[in-house]
Amino acid sequence: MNTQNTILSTRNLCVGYSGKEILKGVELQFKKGEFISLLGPNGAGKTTLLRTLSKHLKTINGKVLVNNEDISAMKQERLAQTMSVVLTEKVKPPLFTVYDFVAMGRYPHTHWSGRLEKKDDGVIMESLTMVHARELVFRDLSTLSDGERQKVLVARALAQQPDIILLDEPTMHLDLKHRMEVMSILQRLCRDKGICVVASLHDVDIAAKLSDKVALVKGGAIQAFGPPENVLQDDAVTQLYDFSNASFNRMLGTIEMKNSEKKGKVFVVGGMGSASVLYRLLAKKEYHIFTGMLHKNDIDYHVAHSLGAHCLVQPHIDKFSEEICKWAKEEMSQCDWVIDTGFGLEKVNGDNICLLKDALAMKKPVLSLRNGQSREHFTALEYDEIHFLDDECQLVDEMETITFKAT
Ligand SMILES: Nc1ncnc2c1ncn2[C@@H]1O[C@H](COP(=O)(O)OP(=O)(O)OP(=O)(O)O)[C@@H](O)[C@H]1O
Repeated sequence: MNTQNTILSTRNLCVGYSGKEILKGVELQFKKGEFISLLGPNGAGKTTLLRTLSKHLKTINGKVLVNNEDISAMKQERLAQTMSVVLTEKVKPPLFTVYDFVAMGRYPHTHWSGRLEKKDDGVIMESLTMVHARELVFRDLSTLSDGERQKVLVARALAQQPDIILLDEPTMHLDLKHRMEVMSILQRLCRDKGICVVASLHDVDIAAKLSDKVALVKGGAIQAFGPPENVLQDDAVTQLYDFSNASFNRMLGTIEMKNSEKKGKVFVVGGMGSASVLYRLLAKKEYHIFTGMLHKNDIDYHVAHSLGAHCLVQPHIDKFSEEICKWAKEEMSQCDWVIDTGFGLEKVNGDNICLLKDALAMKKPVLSLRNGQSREHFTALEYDEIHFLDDECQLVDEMETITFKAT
């Protein structure tokens, strides 16, 4: 095991309350400058682990080591010189200015009398600057918004000048803008200051994009630990959260929602990313989606597959095989609607144009998002048979209107 640069680690750690185990056999190693996310469902033990790593909670068994030193033998003040902690509780200290609150982070470094010196003032202001909150310095803490308060909490942690920051759900209560801002501030601290940041998070997609490593916490143990590129496989995430109506797609880095398929069967002829928005809309509106013919490296395939659509897919970028063309025609014949996404007319897609022509020959209702010159691929007769629409929303509205009129 390579322990170089390891700043925080655990050995056969068992954590819990009053002797009751919540997680056991925890073996983790965090290095300087790493961003680590703890992921897992509610109640899995992420907070309990963070509280144990920060010595707020006694271990049931095993060890927590900071710079190879067992923290059980360390005084809290000495530990605070290396590690700071930001917990979830909404702090409402009475009549504190932001400055006074951030200044509390200096306590492990100040004179025994608690008196602040000029250099402490410098660190406090630098900490506020690092989290883009310098202008809040004279504000009363109780008047801040959730996003502003979260940044000030991180500033207090920074004022401790730690090598490690532990955070429990740092993005809780934050809107998307502040969530991204706080996360990028934390990432900067790792990159620029070499701080090791360990945070419990609920946003898998953000964790996948920002973290150097993720730990999956579930079922009383760490299920996996390593770079998100290795650990966050489609099935691992789907199982971690016991998704029944959603699935994680590693390639897209997103979670796709699967819906019930109460409405009619739709065959989408797409490709090269032209169908992805439409698939999501059709799934949201509870249509039963069939799609093809796609190549396996097409983003449309990944979105459709994650949504649980039935995909006719070919592994190689090649002309589609006769067999797949035959299956596509058969499946299309079972569908109530056929949609042309307006996919590119490159040679490789020639078979998909043929498929649309087959749909017209079968007298299927064909709706198309194709515009401009590419419509010329249809004969005047075919052209008259197609409902051309400007965008995905209009197209699905049109389907709902036709269905309504028919019933
Ligand atoms: N003070 C406590 N005493 C006893 N049990 C506790 C205490 N705090 C939490 N627990 C229990 O420990 C388990 C793990 O809780 P923990 O808060 O660590 O989970 P978590 O992964 O952080 O969850 P969440 O994502 O919901 O915040 C839960 O079953 C919880 O009920």
